[in-house]
Parts: sequence; structure tokens; C-alpha cells
Amino acid sequence: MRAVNFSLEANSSLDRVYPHRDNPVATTASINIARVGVHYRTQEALRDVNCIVNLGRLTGIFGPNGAGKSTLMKAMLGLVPLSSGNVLYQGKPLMQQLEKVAYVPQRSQIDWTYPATVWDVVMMGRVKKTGWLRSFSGVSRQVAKNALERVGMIEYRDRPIGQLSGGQQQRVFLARALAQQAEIFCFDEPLVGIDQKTQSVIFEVFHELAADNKIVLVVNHDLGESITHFDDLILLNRELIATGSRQQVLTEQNLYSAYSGKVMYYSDAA
Ligand SMILES: Nc1ncnc2c1ncn2[C@@H]1O[C@H](COP(=O)(O)OP(=O)(O)OP(=O)(O)O)[C@@H](O)[C@H]1O
Repeated sequence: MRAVNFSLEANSSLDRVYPHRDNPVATTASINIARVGVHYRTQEALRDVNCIVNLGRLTGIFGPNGAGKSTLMKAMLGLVPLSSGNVLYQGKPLMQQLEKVAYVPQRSQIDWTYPATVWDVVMMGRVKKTGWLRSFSGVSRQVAKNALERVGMIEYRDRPIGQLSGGQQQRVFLARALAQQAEIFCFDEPLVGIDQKTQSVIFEVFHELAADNKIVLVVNHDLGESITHFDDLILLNRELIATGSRQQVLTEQNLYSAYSGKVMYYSDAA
């Protein structure tokens, strides 16, 4: 596994644990999630969530099953309605800037029987730049080719997506996200049901995107070693339990609060 830099932020831990509430540290380039609540009919899925997603950081949304992780991501992107609060990016509602977002939903929400090749799927990532009725430019084709090469899937370009393994399918959707040339990358459970090679490729790309000053937000539930890849965490259980750098969030107390009891997690503390 690659070496991970565990340096702590300059801010004090209290500043970072609830940054939005008490010590706003958001820059205009961050995503600022303020007092977000979501209801599904009468059921409250999220209550009063306040946090910041910083650019240039790999941020994970963690929490137990049913904690509202996917709901938070969907609410940010307008895929489920907010019952309270707002989500701003660069000081303006994120929902009015969705052309800046690449979103990869959970595998279970994708129709793998859809008759599309790997190439078709990645070119769909260019539609926002090109428009539906325009033919794709040479630039778009080159961007798509580069993206497929980046994830090691170029030789599968003519393969129907339904004929790929889970890991290969995830890499194709990662390539589609790259082809979008977005500012904000949102992935819902990209590590579920994938092989080790795909996991390595995914994290390499995530780190490259963060190093390129993109916002990279990932819903994940695995508290194993892969958690060490994340710079910042948002720990949820229907409400915000903690947020900040990974080291600040991964405390026994926070995990106890989120998981209602003792939980095993990977610790990189010395
Ligand atoms: N479309 C929906 N209609 C009604 N309830 C929903 C809907 N989507 C999610 N829920 C409920 O909202 C709560 C939060 O769900 P969500 O999928 O956001 O959690 P999660 O943390 O992503 O869970 P998991 O790790 O199991 O995917 C759950 O109780 C879930 O059953």
C-alpha cells in the first residue's frame, strides 16, 4: 500500500470537529452543507447536518447502514429534496451548478442490461460539454480515450457493459466521471464488490484528482485499512457525529456514537 501522509491540520481539533457551527472555515471554493435535513415521507433520514467539503482533499462519508450517507450525497445533488438547509459551492447553490459535478451512483442503481458499450458509457460523460444533438469532437474522443487508458480499460472499449466484471464496470464509470472534466467528483460506494486491482486504480485516481485541487467525495462504509486513504471524514448516523481530518474523526468516542457500541476499525495511530 502506498505511504500515507498523516499530518494534522493547523486548526485546533475543536475548530475542525464542528467547523461550520462554531468556527466557519469554509473558503468560497468549498462545498458548504448547512443545516441539511431530509425526510422520506414521514421518516426523518437526516437532521441538521452541517459540514464542509474542501477541495484538494479526499473526503469520505462514513456511518452504519441506514445512516443517511447516500441520502446526504443525493440531497447535495438535488436527487432527493431537502426538507431544510442548503448546499453552497463557491457561495452559490450547488444545485444550480450541476454541470460542474460528476456523480457515480451505487452499482445497484445502474441498469447493467442497458445496451451500451464501454465507449458509449464514457462518451456519455462528454454530453454536458458537447450537448445531446451535437456530434462528439475529436477533443471529446481524445478525452474519453485518455480516461479509459487511465483506468486500464481501453482494450474493452467495444465490449457491452453488461459483459464486464463488477470491478471493470466500476472502472468504466470512473472513466466516464473523468471524461466529464468536472470540478466536483461524487462516488456512492465505489468500493463495493470490486477486486484489489480496481481498488488500487480507484484510489490512485482519487488521489490524483485531489492533488489537482478537485473536490472528491466518496460514500463508503468500510472501516478497514482502505480508510487510511481518506484525508477528511464526515461521520453520520442520521445526524452529524463528527467531521474534520481522519485523525480527528476516528476516535473511539465518535465511532461509539455513530455505531451505538464498540466497533472494529483500522487505526494508523502510532
Ligand atoms: N427512496 C427512499 N424512500 C424511503 N426511504 C428511504 C429511501 N432511500 C433511503 N431511505 C431510508 O433512509 C435511510 C437512510 O438511507 P441511506 O440509503 O441514505 O443510508 P446509507 O447510510 O447510505 O445506508 P447503506 O450503507 O445501507 O447504503 C434508511 O432508513 C433508508 O431505508
